[in-house]
Amino acid sequence: MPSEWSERVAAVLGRPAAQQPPWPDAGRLRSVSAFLATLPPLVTPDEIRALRRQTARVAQGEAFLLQGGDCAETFDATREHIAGNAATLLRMAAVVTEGAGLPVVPVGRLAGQYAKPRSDSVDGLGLPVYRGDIVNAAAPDPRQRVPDPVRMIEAYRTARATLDQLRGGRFGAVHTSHEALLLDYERAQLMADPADGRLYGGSAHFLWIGERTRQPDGAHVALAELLANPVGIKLGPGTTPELAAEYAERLDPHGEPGRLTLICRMGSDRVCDTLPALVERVAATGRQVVWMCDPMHGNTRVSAMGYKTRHFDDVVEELAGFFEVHRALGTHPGGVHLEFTGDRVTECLGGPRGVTETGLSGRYESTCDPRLNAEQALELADRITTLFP
Ligand SMILES: O=C[C@H](O)[C@H](O)COP(=O)(O)O
Ligand SMILES: C=C(OP(=O)(O)O)C(=O)O
Ligand SMILES: [Mn+2]
Repeated sequence: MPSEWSERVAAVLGRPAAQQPPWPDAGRLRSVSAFLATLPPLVTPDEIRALRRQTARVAQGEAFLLQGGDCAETFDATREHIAGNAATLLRMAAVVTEGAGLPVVPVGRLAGQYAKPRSDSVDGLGLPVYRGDIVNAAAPDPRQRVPDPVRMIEAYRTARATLDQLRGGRFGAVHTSHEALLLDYERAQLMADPADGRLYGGSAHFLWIGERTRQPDGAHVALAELLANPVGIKLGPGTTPELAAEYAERLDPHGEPGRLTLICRMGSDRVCDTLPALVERVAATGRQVVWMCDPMHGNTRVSAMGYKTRHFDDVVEELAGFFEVHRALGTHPGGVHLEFTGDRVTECLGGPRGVTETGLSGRYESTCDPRLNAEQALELADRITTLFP
């Protein structure tokens, strides 16, 4: 990377960064990071620019962005699991295209969604919390919960294998995305493109900043400012209109339609109260952002048996509120961000077969948040089509 970029990257990564693992061995981290930086980026600037052209169309109201997949991808994901998730995404996209009469841009939470931000640093057993396979193991064993930077190399290889599978199959157009959480991993894959002189995140086509790492003076927002990828930022119910406008101005400084996606995850009971002021304030900046609804993360609760879950009806209700707000304001409901899998899991309540509280234990496999199963996801795609004006 040209030294001008290296200096700017070093400066932003010197800022405070939330949710980074307490790596126990600095020497091991240095050698892993040096090795990772020798590996070729996973995606190319041409692919990223192709997606940017599509997100521009979404921001202009001509297309719909459908983003989703596992909450946490794992290193032991099978070929069938990856194919099932990609196929579910594309089937949902087909349903929405057909029903809403709008082209759909599918983007997978795939080939990199290995790092998780957590509410607490210890889990219910008193162990260091699981932070995603890229950091430590989910198994409840104190030794396996120690963060190990070598896992970043395994993450890279797993992402590479996942991409090879997607590119080799009939999923050629599935663009990839993940939360740009683990800065040591993201930094190693940055690439400057001599063709346009811009800096790209090479770990995925689309990167987003999570609700827990969007501190305005923090490293995550500052890194995203440097990138030419389409970027997203999650906005929870505590977001003020002024802060949303600040994100729009900083992350889309040149007013490029579709450069920024605002991924709102308010909760079904708050979306109608909180979203309108954000949409109006961001519109007043003159920016053409993609407004996206994540109806999952504001609707998480714990079942009587202790399972983290979400009810299908709450997901539908938040989506309905999101569409209603945009209808009332005359703005484009640009997309939906979901956690789902093609597997027949029982992690979310309700849906076509009415998963019950007692049914959750049947096949609860997520290592982090509850996902819609394929049936629930396709039913949701159908419901989405009814929400378009
Ligand atoms: O997807 C992410 C989860 O919502 C996030 O990791 C927080 O989960 P936790 O409250 O179980 O830590
Ligand atoms: C952690 C996530 O979301 P949020 O940052 O919105 O909580 C996620 O998308 O898995
Ligand atoms: Mn999640």
